[in-house]
Amino acid sequence: MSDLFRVDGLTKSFGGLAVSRAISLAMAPGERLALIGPNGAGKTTFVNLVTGQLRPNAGRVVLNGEDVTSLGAVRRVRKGLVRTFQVTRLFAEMTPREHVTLTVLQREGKATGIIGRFLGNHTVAEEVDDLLDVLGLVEKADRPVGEIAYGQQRLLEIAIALALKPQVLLLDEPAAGVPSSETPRIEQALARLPASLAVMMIEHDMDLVFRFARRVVVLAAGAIIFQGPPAEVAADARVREAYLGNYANARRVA
Ligand SMILES: Nc1ncnc2c1ncn2[C@@H]1O[C@H](COP(=O)(O)OP(=O)(O)OP(=O)(O)O)[C@@H](O)[C@H]1O
Repeated sequence: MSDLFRVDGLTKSFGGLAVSRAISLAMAPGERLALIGPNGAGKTTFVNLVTGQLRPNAGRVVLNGEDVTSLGAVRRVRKGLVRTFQVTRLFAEMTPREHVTLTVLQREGKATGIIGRFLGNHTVAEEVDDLLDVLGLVEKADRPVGEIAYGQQRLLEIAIALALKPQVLLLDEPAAGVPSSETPRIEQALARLPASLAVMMIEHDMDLVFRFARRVVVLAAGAIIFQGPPAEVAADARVREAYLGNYANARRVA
């Protein structure tokens, strides 16, 4: 299987603190990968390095065989490397349909000043409907975002990310801050993501991680300490010590 996306020796320090220690990782089209690790392990820093919010001290980011390390975040998005953030960045007064429509128009390079014309544009409207449907947001499509549940706001962020037509999608804690009553909705939506999309999810909810991912990568103190299928990761002594101890014990007792 050829790599869609790869990082080689990605390294970053903040002053004397080494936060990313020569991380190397590859993803194939359609992969479902979870990046886990304790608080401060360097997961968000890794995503920032991959997507161009941060520059590495050393190492490369390669997408479709092209070295994109010197490109800024916006150009990486145009090439298909897209992320969501831990905290939502939505406009409370705007509806989900407006958010997604604006994103599609932006992607297509249409001027927002003539948005009214394009809101009636059949192709754009159909694409927006499809995206809202994949994320289970059809019923709330025309409500102001400030009035919909937080879990649905998180799903809208994923819809916006998908509207950018990613090849690789990085989800930074999609269930963070979401009440447990709403996490099944997130799980259902994640199960409906396009099959060819490579998805990397950072998440602390281990039930969600183990159901979603086919491969789990464990980061501790800026380095990968283990990677493998969920069942093997949960059984690994180093991982239990670094991160999963409480989860594994809780499962044994349950
Ligand atoms: N801009 C920065 N300047 C200095 N230190 C930073 C900066 N960003 C992150 N750090 C430090 O780098 C380390 C890794 O942080 P990071 O946010 O990447 O971890 P994380 O694994 O995503 O943690 P969490 O699960 O809590 O979100 C932490 O010690 C953090 O304090």
